Amino acid sequence: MYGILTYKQSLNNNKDDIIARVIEKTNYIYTIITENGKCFKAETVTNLSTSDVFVGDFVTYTNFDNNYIITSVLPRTSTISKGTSHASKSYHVLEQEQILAVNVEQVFILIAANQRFTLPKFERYVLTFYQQNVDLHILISKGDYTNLASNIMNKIKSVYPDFKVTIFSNLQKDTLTNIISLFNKNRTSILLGSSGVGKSTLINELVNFDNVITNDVREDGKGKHTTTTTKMFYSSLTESYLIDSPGFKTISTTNEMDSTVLFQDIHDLALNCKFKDCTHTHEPKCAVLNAVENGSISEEYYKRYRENLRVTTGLLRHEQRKRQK
Ligand SMILES: Nc1nc2c(ncn2[C@@H]2O[C@H](COP(=O)(O)OP(=O)(O)OP(=O)(O)O)[C@@H](O)[C@H]2O)c(=O)[nH]1
Ligand SMILES: [Zn+2]
Repeated sequence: MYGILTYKQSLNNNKDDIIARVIEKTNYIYTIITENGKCFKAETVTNLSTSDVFVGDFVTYTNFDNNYIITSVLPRTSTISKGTSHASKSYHVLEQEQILAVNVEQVFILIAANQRFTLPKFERYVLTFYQQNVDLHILISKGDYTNLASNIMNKIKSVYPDFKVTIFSNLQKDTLTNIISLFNKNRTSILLGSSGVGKSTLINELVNFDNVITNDVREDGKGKHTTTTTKMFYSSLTESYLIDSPGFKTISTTNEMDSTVLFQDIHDLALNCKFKDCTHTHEPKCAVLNAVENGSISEEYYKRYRENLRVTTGLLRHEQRKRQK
């Protein structure tokens, strides 16, 4: 049930704990599912802060007078997060890391065929969510825009031929079979992407029961459904657990990123830089700058590398602020 058994087996001790999994979080109330598949609303014990428990967490709990209380959070295998900006009183933009979900084995980044696609934005997504122990897939959604979808596919493949990229459309049911086969059985995955790329619609297709996201709930009064909470579902089609998440407008991270996933050429070259901590921006005998100069890597590629590192580390905002002063 919801990976609880597998998780329990991976623990060395504590085998007798009563473990549940958090499948939804709304402010201070959690929905937990127990080993035998029962769902309960739960709160946390007072010494556990709400910023300590997330969707996907395995937790211990007690039942007291029919009130369910989460007593502790068990070790996580992965944490999926992104940066979020808060304007503080002094109008400084504070960059904080916001955890979207935990104990996730597969990440699916959705890019809609009919939205403007740029490689730098794509790279920012990948840099934000790539981690070594998580299986990353790119899904080009709204594949019914056939030409637009294959243009995006070509752009990605021209620079990153090894990336796992799949086109699908929620309107073309036959394309969904390709999607279903990507999910690993009994594993947990999260769907990520900008608002409106079709995450909830896809989950509705994969989770064949009636109580999923009902799209006629019009939360914003504009006739458009928007996911506002992160929520986990079981799909009997994929035989796995799927997490729907609110779409985002911007994307950044304050985490240390592993940029080797994208800019392998630059990392290879960097081995030959004179200085070990070379930033490849101004240093003498920089192998990367040399390669740009003699044309063995393109200026555009190098620019994207620099731009991405700046954006993802919040450096860009810092520079913008400095310029505004
Ligand atoms: N053309 C086309 N439209 C789609 C497809 N999938 C979803 N849509 C439409 O796109 C809109 C947004 O879909 P959602 O599934 O709500 O998108 P979302 O990614 O969950 O959006 P947020 O909840 O805001 O994050 C809806 O009007 C859907 O009907 C598709 O494959 N093709
Ligand atoms: Zn260098």
